[in-house]
Amino acid sequence: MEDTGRHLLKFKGYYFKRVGLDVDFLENLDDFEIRDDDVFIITYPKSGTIWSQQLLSLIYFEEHGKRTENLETVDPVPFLDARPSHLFSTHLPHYLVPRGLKNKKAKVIYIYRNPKDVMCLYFHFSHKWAENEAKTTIEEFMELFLEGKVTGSLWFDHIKSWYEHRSHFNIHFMMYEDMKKDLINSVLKVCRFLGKELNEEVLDAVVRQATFQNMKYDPLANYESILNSQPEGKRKEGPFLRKGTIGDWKNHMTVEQNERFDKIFQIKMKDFPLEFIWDINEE
Ligand SMILES: Nc1ncnc2c1ncn2[C@@H]1O[C@H](COP(=O)(O)OS(=O)(=O)O)[C@@H](OP(=O)(O)O)[C@H]1O
Repeated sequence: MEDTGRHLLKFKGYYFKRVGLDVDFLENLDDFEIRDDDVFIITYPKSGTIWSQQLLSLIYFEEHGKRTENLETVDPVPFLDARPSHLFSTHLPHYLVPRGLKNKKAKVIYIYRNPKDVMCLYFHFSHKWAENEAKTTIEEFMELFLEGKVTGSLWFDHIKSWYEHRSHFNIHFMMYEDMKKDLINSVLKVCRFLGKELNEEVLDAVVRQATFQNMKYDPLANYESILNSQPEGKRKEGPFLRKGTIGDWKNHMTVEQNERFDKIFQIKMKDFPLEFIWDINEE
């Protein structure tokens, strides 16, 4: 384990947020018991984690009559210690997840989002939430992001390695921008993957409760209890759900930053088959 001396801790090549990190738990993660009906949401941070948690909670809520509570838990390995639930959520790279997840019975839903938006909202988040994070400029933060020196490590490695190892898992890839464009269709695909059938009324209710506007005012979905535990200064910086839009990077990145990002993206993601949506107006 490498101590970076900042707010990050590198464990087996992956950067974790130092605060609250349970290293013993991580050491034993490989042996974490996986059950056939477990469902894992896997994301790089800021890619639609909370939204997909909300969706899964709602989908299962209809079945079990009880909403899962695990939305309120945070790091070190978000939500992974939430037994007796069978719904989990984590940012782990493929090589750190419990080996039982490769039984191909348990299900993995990998959510991804265009990395410019990820980087920009991560920048906002780093100012708002991560207490030990240095107050960087976006220029500085972009460098950290492109070097993978943030919680979650390198975005490029995360998505590429999950995709490259997809045959080891029972996995469904879903794009944040597709969820934005057509949530009903995205939910239907998830249900098909989970082997669930929702009648029209229930599907309607799930989708309605998972809209940005609804979640913004849902204390559980909007991390309100965590927000309320923050110092007042931080609370003033606004709620966890900020904008939830596609293409907000255009409001933050300069032309030069964008060109530099594109150049690196093209090199790193050469031949990567999944497509990205960068801006809703460009379709
Ligand atoms: N319902 C719904 N619709 C659209 N967008 C939504 C929704 N719920 C969450 N979000 C947006 O997801 C962004 C947070 O990403 P994560 O949940 O992955 O963050 S985290 O990694 O768990 O910290 C964050 O994006 P920004 O608002 O753009 O900052 C959330 O607003």
